[in-house]
Amino acid sequence: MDFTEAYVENSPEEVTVIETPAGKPSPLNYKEYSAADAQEWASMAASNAAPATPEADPAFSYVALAPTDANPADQNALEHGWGERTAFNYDEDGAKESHDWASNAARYEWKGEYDESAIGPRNEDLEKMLFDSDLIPRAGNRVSDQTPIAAVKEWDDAGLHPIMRENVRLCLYDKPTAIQSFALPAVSCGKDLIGIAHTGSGKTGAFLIPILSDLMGKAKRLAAARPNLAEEFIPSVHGVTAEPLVLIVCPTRELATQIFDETRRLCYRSMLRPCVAYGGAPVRLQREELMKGCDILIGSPGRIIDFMGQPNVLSLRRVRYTVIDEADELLHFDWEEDFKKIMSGGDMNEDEDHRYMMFSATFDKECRRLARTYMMKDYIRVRVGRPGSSHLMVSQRVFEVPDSGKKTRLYETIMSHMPTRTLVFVNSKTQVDFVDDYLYNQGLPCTSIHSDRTQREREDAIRAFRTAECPILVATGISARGLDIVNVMHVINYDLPKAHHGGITEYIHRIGRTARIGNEGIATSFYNDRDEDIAPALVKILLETKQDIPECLQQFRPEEDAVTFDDDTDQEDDDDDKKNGDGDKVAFSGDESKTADSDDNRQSRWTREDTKKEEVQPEW
Ligand SMILES: Nc1ncnc2c1ncn2[C@@H]1O[C@H](COP(=O)(O)OP(=O)(O)OP(=O)(O)O)[C@@H](O)[C@H]1O
Repeated sequence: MDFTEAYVENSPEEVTVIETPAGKPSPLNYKEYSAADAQEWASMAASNAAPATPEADPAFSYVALAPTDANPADQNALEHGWGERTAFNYDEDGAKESHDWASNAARYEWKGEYDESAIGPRNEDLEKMLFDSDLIPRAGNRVSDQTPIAAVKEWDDAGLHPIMRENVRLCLYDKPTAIQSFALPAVSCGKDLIGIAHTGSGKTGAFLIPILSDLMGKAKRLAAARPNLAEEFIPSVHGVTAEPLVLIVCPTRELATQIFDETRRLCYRSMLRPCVAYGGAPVRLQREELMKGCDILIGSPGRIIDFMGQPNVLSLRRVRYTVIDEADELLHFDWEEDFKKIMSGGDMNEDEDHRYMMFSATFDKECRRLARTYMMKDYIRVRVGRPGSSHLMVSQRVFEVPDSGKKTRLYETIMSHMPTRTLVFVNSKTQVDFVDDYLYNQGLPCTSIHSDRTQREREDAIRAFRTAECPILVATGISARGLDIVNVMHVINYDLPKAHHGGITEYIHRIGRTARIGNEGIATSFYNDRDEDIAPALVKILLETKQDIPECLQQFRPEEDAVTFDDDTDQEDDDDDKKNGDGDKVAFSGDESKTADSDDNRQSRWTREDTKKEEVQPEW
């Protein structure tokens, strides 16, 4: 098919012509549409207007030169600017030999002959691969409005190791975000930490940057001996037991590989060697990477536990930092056993020099209570905004749609927006397949992901969505947490999460896939009376963020719109501390940070002695 030019009409006076190479619109084109029109979409969404159709609203009209041999559905999709569909043959494609597993991605390899006191030499090819891609999310222009911060305001004031300072620059991170500005000094003062901040606010950097920076000067002294990878590596001859200094645990495979990617960037030109361990991908390849030496291990619980149980593969005796990302999810009883095994199992370092950190955007009271049982008594809690609040940059709109009308409404909703990365959430795996098939048959370039897919299919789906080969991804809640993909402008809750299955917490994480790091985005939800269980909580979130309440939700409005949240205060936690006679605080302040303090409930970690530590004042 030949598809050479597309035209976007922004207004009757202004017509932007976007050149597209023969084939489908490139990711760059998608980016151009979204950046220019996000604001208009947002204000349209804020008014809770019914989705505009191209005919009804000239601001959204979009014309593309469509191929003549397309079937009517394809023709329609192409005319609206969506690229061609890509068929995935699960049998054939799944049987292909070669596959770029995320765990084998290139990372900076320190060579024995490098001067240990210096920064490793540049590797321009790797640098290009790690830092120079349109597919890396970049901060939107609203980021500074959203993050008025105290604490460490500039990277130059953060006391970063020169390699880390340079890597932060290469990542194009101009300034620390709010959570980073507080986490940096918190980590340096050597305490355990709970960090709570909105989705897409840079929590990964908030733990990676200070931890890796701290280790960069000490890698030689702290890290285990490892083979010189400048020479031939034969696993059975040169392989070593992996003895990471940092262990990062997260609930999903996709999140593990994503954190691994950010770690590869931030470890560039340093001695620190990251590895990732996650289920579904070949054990042998991951084990061989570990045998080359591993300073930072990122993984999902199952595979980490597997490796812990294998002889001479993984030892946790050197671990200095354990980070639990999406901690409230991993503290949930579904994960309890795995979580305990990791936290207390094997030969885990239980000395005083081992810091524990937990991060999430949502942290209800029960989770906070549980989290404290793993923390030292003088841990620090940094909170940016209310735990579980949704991001103000997401324009949320809710439409009443009966189950029988959802399919058609989904198609109309997608077609009424300019082509951009769109994430559609449904509640079951069979529904994912059904909605994916339906959209595909409507000529739309979509793909899908759920937990019954093989890991290869899951990685392919995420890759196709990330590169915008398939800019529409249909998913279950498995993709609700952590996924950080450039320019996801629209999240559609085809099904709202059920109160007993993720509930409003999952809603917050789902809509947080858009409007990340100072960008804007839209969340559209289909509601009907089967969703009444989540309605009161949903209304509170809409009121809190000053969104319109549609007719179907009016009955759930609290009296005088008074919005209170069970877990929006740390007062009770502080009261517990007082009862226990504790309460040393390290207070942080910042416009968005209502409280951030250190407290404890006098409980020790699983197998650690709880020893009184000296209060260390942060240096800033
Ligand atoms: N200081 C910074 N300046 C600009 N961009 C940043 C900065 N720190 C992180 N980012 C980018 O912001 C994006 C979101 O970060 P991250 O995924 O860590 O968010 P998060 O708070 O963990 O979100 P979630 O709660 O959804 O997991 C990433 O693409 C990351 O590269």
